[in-house]
Amino acid sequence: MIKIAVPNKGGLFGPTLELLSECGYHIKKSEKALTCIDHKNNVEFYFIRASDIPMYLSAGIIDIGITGIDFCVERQSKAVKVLDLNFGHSKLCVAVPNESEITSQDEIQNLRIATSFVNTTQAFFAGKNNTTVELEGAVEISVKLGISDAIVDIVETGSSIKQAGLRIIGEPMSYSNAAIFTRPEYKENDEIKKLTSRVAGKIVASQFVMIEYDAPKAVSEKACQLTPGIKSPTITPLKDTSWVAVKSMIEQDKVNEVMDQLESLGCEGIYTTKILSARI
Ligand SMILES: Nc1ncnc2c1ncn2[C@@H]1O[C@H](COP(=O)(O)OP(=O)(O)OP(=O)(O)O)[C@@H](O)[C@H]1O
Ligand SMILES: O=P(O)(O)OC[C@H]1O[C@H](OP(=O)(O)OP(=O)(O)O)[C@H](O)[C@@H]1O
Ligand SMILES: [Mg+2]
Repeated sequence: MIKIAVPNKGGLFGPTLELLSECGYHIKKSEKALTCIDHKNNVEFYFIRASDIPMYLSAGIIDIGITGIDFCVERQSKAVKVLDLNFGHSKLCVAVPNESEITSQDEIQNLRIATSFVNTTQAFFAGKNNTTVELEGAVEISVKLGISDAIVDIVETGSSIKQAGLRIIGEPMSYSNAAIFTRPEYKENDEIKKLTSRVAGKIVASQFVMIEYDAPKAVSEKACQLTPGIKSPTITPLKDTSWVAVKSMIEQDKVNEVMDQLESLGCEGIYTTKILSARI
């Protein structure tokens, strides 16, 4: 039975469970549960802190894990990333109090920096004689409480930083998102290949929609250029031989623009449908 570690709480918990369920895995976390078995897929799920998952993978104890890239870097894990996921996007930033005179990261010297990312912070500020203050969370409040002069923390919307009276200095130190990782020796295993191709299918599906429309034969070539599909669009003859029906996959972010252009070409009955899963 393969062992898959998933975050037991925090921002990655919900999206991870939803993704695995949509990919046909039977995963359910009852309160306080630490494991759950999916007999049909021959998988045992372990509910672990997202920041500890890299260590279990590195040690070869867990076969597959879903966690943040930032945690893998921080834990200097030997885990191998096999697929980026479309959630858990964040950036690691340096911030100082609004009233501070510091304007660049180079000026962060001889200071106390509070963070949950101690290794990453020390490596970034190597040789600058800063002291790191390790905190589990709510790092933003540490400046006001007098134990730090600056922080290094995850920023998403920036509202936590703002509320704490801090401002970001310079560019983010690094960017992160959730990803599927394996233990080093497991990369070529059939189970990881099955999981990644199912998940990749879901991610692709969310990036495309199916578009269908009727096109006057005279403009069908032009219409097909707007909707070329993956290989090529499906064209079906209609009873009215001066028209054809066209069906094609298009990128979600182009839908409205393409629909406008099809309409101005004279196409009719244009509609889109969601794709639930895809292998392309
Ligand atoms: N506000 C956020 N928005 C998006 N991604 C985030 C946010 N906070 C953290 N992350 C990312 O999600 C991953 C898990 O972080 P999270 O803070 O949810 O876990 P945790 O610290 O274990 O849980 P908790 O904060 O509930 O104790 C990290 O890779 C991080 O980069
Ligand atoms: O830029 P924002 O949208 O405000 O998000 C960033 C905040 O989200 C995370 O905190 P979380 O809720 O995980 O709490 P924690 O600090 O206890 O980890 C992170 O550590 C920041 O504090
Ligand atoms: Mg957190």
